[in-house]
Amino acid sequence: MLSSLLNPSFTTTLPIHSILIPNNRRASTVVSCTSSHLTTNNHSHVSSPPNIKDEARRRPAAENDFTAKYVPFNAGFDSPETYSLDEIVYRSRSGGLLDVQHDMEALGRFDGAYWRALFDSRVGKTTWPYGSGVWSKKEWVLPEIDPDDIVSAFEGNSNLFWAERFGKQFVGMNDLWVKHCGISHTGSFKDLGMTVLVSQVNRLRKMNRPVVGVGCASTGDTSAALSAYCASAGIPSIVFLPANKISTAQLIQPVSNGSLVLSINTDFDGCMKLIREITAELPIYLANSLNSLRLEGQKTAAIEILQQFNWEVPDWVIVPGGNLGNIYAFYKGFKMCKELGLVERIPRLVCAQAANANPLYLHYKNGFKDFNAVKAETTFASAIQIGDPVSIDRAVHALRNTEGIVEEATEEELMDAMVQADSTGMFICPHTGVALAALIKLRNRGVIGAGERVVVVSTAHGLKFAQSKIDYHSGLIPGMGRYANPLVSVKADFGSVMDVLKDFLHNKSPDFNKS
Ligand SMILES: Cc1ncc(COP(=O)(O)O)c(C=O)c1O
Ligand SMILES: N[C@@H](CCOP(=O)(O)O)C(=O)O
Repeated sequence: MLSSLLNPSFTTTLPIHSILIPNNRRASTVVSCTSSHLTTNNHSHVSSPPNIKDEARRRPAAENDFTAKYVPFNAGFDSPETYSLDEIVYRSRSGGLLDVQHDMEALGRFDGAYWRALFDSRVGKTTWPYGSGVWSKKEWVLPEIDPDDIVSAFEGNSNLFWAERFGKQFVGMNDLWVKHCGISHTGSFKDLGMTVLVSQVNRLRKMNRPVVGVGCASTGDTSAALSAYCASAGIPSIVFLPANKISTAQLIQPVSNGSLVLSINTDFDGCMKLIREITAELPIYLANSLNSLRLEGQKTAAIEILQQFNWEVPDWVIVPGGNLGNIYAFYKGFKMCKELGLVERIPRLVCAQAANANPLYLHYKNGFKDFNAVKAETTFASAIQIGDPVSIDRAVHALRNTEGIVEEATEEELMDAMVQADSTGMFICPHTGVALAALIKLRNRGVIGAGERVVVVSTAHGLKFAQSKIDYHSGLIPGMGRYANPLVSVKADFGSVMDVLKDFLHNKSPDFNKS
């Protein structure tokens, strides 16, 4: 194929050992070259094999003219207001959101088959940086960044799990899938966006731009991702957390990764307001999804879903929503695939919210007239306890353009759905419980058909939320526990253990003779 010959990025499919290594690189003194400086490491006559970044440096640079820039959200391709991605800017002149706009004409010079084959060729490799599920789509993410500046944990490429038993048993479906974005480096989908944002910060710092540290407000997952990626690149990070509102497992992540952790006596919305004010004053780069760079990484989960279905399009994708960047990121990923000819249509989107923190749901019910923020109440889905989402306009846009739906779940519904899913072999977080509860409701109302293909996006690892599961199964949550599986305490003697086991076996198989 001529186009693939013209685009040198296909050379990434070459196995590492097949790349010619010039003799002068085999000296005992290893010289590594980065875009900003040369470093010399004297490793007493040990000839280090080239690492994956060295290999990337030796690859001929791709000769393409892919570019991206910031434009006001929803601006056309002829927007007079644009910003380079190397500028530090989060809002448009009118105070609105920004979006990263790609040069679709340049990307469109290659057809859908080309992009499908290119992306497929990079899966399952360790080639820098394409071994990452995000950077395997680099041309669509940050086309101009030097691979040397990328900070990646080879995130993405998460499991798309066929929820066979949950589907059959609880919603009468055969084609239900769970995209496990939470089985990831820091245990949530935030890694997908954070690799992009921290890579760009790395680049800005090498360009001597005024970025001393990176900061975010967080309900626990953004902070974990920010701290890990910053620690990996040696960049200072600062996280604003609402005091006593995030899980222990989430809290210990930025502490361990060396962030400055501020525990603030307010809720997430209060922390968000503060970080916006602080980042306007100090050379601290804002890492929340208000910063549209994050969504460039998160959108790759949508592309990955299509790829995992061999570029067949599911009917529905259900995403739990809080600050509402992710629902837009999914829309953007699907839309780019359609516009560039990888697929012919895009799925319908459902945004699922906890009833205790449901500003988007109320807005949807009101026909998207006059948005009102709410005071978000405590919810077991603590990472989406957000009443004033920064990406409200992005979410509405995504839903309007996909015949989208917003559904909500009460505390009991979301916890029951989580526990039911766990009982079929998953171990999901309460936010994924919100999405599954929404699915159950939409199935019960007949909105989603039994034969349709549905993907539920699982956003965090269940281990981050173990305490809520313990409380549920121990009967410690008033009014809840329909599906609890409590511990059985038993005396340490043969007879007592036998009695318990005989009861258990009899209940499982009434033919089993208890005596
Ligand atoms: C685990 C989890 N699920 C869902 C969400 C919602 O994502 P978004 O804020 O992009 O709507 C968040 C964060 O807000 C989260 O941490
Ligand atoms: N759930 C998020 C809330 C902030 O969302 P963001 O995507 O705007 O960073 C978190 O974990 O902090």
